[in-house]
Amino acid sequence: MILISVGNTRTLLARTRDGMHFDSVSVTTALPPAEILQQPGLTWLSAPNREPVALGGVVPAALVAWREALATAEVREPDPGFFRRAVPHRYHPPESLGFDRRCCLLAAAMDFPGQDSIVIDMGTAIKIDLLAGGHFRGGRILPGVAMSLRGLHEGTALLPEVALNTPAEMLGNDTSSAIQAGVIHLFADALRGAITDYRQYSPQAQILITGGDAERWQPGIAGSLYQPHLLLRGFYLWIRG
Ligand SMILES: Nc1ncnc2c1ncn2[C@@H]1O[C@H](COP(=O)(O)OP(=O)(O)OP(=O)(O)O)[C@@H](O)[C@H]1O
Ligand SMILES: CC(C)(CO)[C@@H](O)C(=O)NCCC(=O)O
Ligand SMILES: [K+]
Repeated sequence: MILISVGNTRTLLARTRDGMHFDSVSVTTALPPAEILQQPGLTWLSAPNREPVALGGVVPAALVAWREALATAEVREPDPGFFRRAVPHRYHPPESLGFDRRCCLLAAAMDFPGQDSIVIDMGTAIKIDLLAGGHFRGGRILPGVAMSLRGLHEGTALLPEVALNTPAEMLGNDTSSAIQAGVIHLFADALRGAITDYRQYSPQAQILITGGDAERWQPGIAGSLYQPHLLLRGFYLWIRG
């Protein structure tokens, strides 16, 4: 199966035979799908005897463009009814719950039955969702790391764009260190705070962490499990039905 997952920053193009191992490449979502399909190295996407292509994402306009570009392929899109049965929830309105959040919740629910999970997805935006007793109980959406750094730079005259170097100092004594200290502690504190709060509801919840910024933050979150393919795994399970 081929899976295309459209995120706000990057689009994941992946292939799996067994639903456990994923070969994936990511391209920038801003590129038109027709152009992406022509890139050397992605010929498996437009090979003649094609596998089914699973398509999902959180950028409606890009999904429209992908449907056009894949007009001759066998495209499968996720069924909301399956999600609702697999992961009951009272999000309102139900269809507004993001595709990426659903995929991660499905993977947590189906791969760890009977186990509560705090699912942290550090993408363009950060999502901290709670799955408890097999139900999605709600979550938090925060600005992502890159977005926050860019926001400080773009919203001010004097703040430069900085790259993060963990661990941060407690007190910055130059502009760049002060931004680093602020942003690193911002997210470290937000994650720690959500985990503390959610564990009052579910003391045994495990912590699954995924997304473009997860690898950097995982070591700072005691006991967390880095799951690089959580979204793809959930997407696969969803399409398989
Ligand atoms: N090669 C890369 N390109 C862009 N961002 C990257 C890259 N590597 C790591 N990142 C980090 O990953 C984050 C984006 O995460 P991810 O790739 O999971 O986004 P996404 O899937 O587009 O987001 P979302 O799921 O929120 O739509 C950014 O905050 C950035 O710091
Ligand atoms: C929160 C994001 C942007 C994270 O990628 C995505 O899941 C999304 O667009 N969700 C729709 C809104 C919601 O989940 O409530
Ligand atoms: K938006």
